[in-house]
This record gives sequence, structure tokens and C-alpha cells, in this order.
Amino acid sequence: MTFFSVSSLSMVFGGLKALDDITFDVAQGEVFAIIGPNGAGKTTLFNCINCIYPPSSGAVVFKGVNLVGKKPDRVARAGIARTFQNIELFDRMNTMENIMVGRHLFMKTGLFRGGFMWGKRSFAGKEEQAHRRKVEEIIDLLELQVVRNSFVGALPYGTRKKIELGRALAAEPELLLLDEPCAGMNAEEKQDMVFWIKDIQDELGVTILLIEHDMSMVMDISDRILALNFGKTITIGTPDQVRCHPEVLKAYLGEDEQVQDATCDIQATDSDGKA
Ligand SMILES: Nc1ncnc2c1ncn2[C@@H]1O[C@H](COP(=O)(O)OP(=O)(O)OP(=O)(O)O)[C@@H](O)[C@H]1O
Repeated sequence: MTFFSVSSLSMVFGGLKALDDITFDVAQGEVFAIIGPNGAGKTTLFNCINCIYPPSSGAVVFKGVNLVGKKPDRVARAGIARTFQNIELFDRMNTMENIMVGRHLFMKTGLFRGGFMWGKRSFAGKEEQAHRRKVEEIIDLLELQVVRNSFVGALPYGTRKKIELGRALAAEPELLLLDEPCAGMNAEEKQDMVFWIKDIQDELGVTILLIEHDMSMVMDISDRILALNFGKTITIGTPDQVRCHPEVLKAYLGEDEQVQDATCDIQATDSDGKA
């Protein structure tokens, strides 16, 4: 059984075809990147995968189940978690509490309530302690110990991105959708994020779908890449295949640009598509 697949997926907004007949599959354990210039349809594709948008046509199949028409919380329960392009954390909550929010899918007694209201020996208290242990494992994995009790609103951008990643991991996903995990990060923070993503793939066995504008990061981390432009697939292949694909180069560099570099490197771009 294919672990994850998208078949003939199209999404139309008014007269605009944001996704046009997209088909690909992802094997368990892969890091699969989706690239393309601004407006190519990458976020729309993520929104169709986790059912924020119902596609106009096509299928999104995860472990044999077509997700189209399901609610986003059902998709999360099926084992798909997501981070967003813009950080969406609770600034007035600390790191631990923000990651704990990712556990809500598993909570039978409600967030935090159990431990506080009925004591540690009650079912609710024990359940809450088990969730806290899971959160502590994630804090250790992502080396967030020093900011465990800090309000996230005051923390540096790169740390906040990592906490958002931690919250997604708290849902114990089998498939993790990362929407521009390196956006707004400096070079050191990007290097760290690459390291965490590889760790999540290797140590937790999580399959990763990644949207990212930083091409050096994408080429470094991905097993395979889907390149989109104007909602259509340009190509799917390994980093080396995609890096040198003439249509990919044209999409990034423009019609008139000649590729001088024999390695076919695409310039790293920021989220505005600027070099
Ligand atoms: N809710 C919406 N209503 C109408 N048009 C939309 C909507 N969401 C996206 N679009 C359009 O669909 C196209 C694809 O947008 P999308 O955000 O998926 O691109 P993207 O590749 O993620 O771009 P970026 O890299 O800038 O985030 C764009 O033309 C965009 O304006």
C-alpha cells in the first residue's frame, strides 16, 4: 500500500486554477519537498492535504484512506500534523504549555484540567502526567530545556519556530507537513532546523512533506522534490534531477537568464522570491 498519494488534484478559486491535475506519491520515511515560485500553489496543496480546503477534484490518500471531505481534526487524528508559514503559537503561554496544546487530540479530560482538579493519583491526573512526559521527550529532542518555562512571545524567532515544530510532534504524527520551516531564520538557525528535521526523520521515523524557498536547504535535506509553477507540475525527482531541470531553472531565473554554473545551482531565495 502506498503510504501517501495525491492523485489528479485540482483546486479552482473563481477563475484561477491554483492547482492543476497534481499527482505524486510519498514513501514512508521520505523527506519530500515542494518547491516553486511565489503563487505556484504550494500552500494551497498543503491546505488540500490537511483538508482546510476541499479540492475541486482529485484524491488525497493516506494509508489507503481518501481524506477528501474529512474535517482537519480528523486528518490530525489520522496521523498528519502541520506547521504554518507564519508562527501560530500562544504568546502568553510558556514553551511547555504550547507543546502540550499538540497533545489535545489524545486528551480525554481536557487540557491541564485533570492534574489540577483531581490530584495526581486520579485517572485525569495520571493522564496529564503521561502527556507531560511525552512533552518532556520532545523538549529534550529539540533541546528546548532552557526555555521550558519561558513565555514564547519573548523568545527569538528561531526558537519559536522550533517550539511550533515541537507542538506538531506532540501529536505523534506519521506524516508531518512543514510550511517554510526556515523562513525568517538566520544561517545558523537554518542549519539547526536542518539538523532537527533529519533527526525527526531518522530517530522518530516521521515522513516529512516540506515547502521551502531556501534552495540549498531543500537540496540538502530532500529525498525527492516536486517542482510546481502556476499550479502545474514541472517535474518530480531527486535533488540533482530537479536542480538541473530546464523548466525549473526558467521558473526561478526567468526566460532570459542563462545558467552559467555547471552545477545548475538555483539561487537561494527568500519568501518573496528575492535572491
Ligand atoms: N483562498 C484563496 N482565494 C483565492 N485565491 C487564492 C486563495 N489561496 C490562494 N489563492 C491563489 O492561488 C494561487 C496559489 O497560491 P498559494 O498561496 O498556494 O501559492 P504558494 O506557492 O504557496 O505561494 P507563496 O510561496 O507566496 O506562499 C495564487 O495565485 C493565490 O493568489
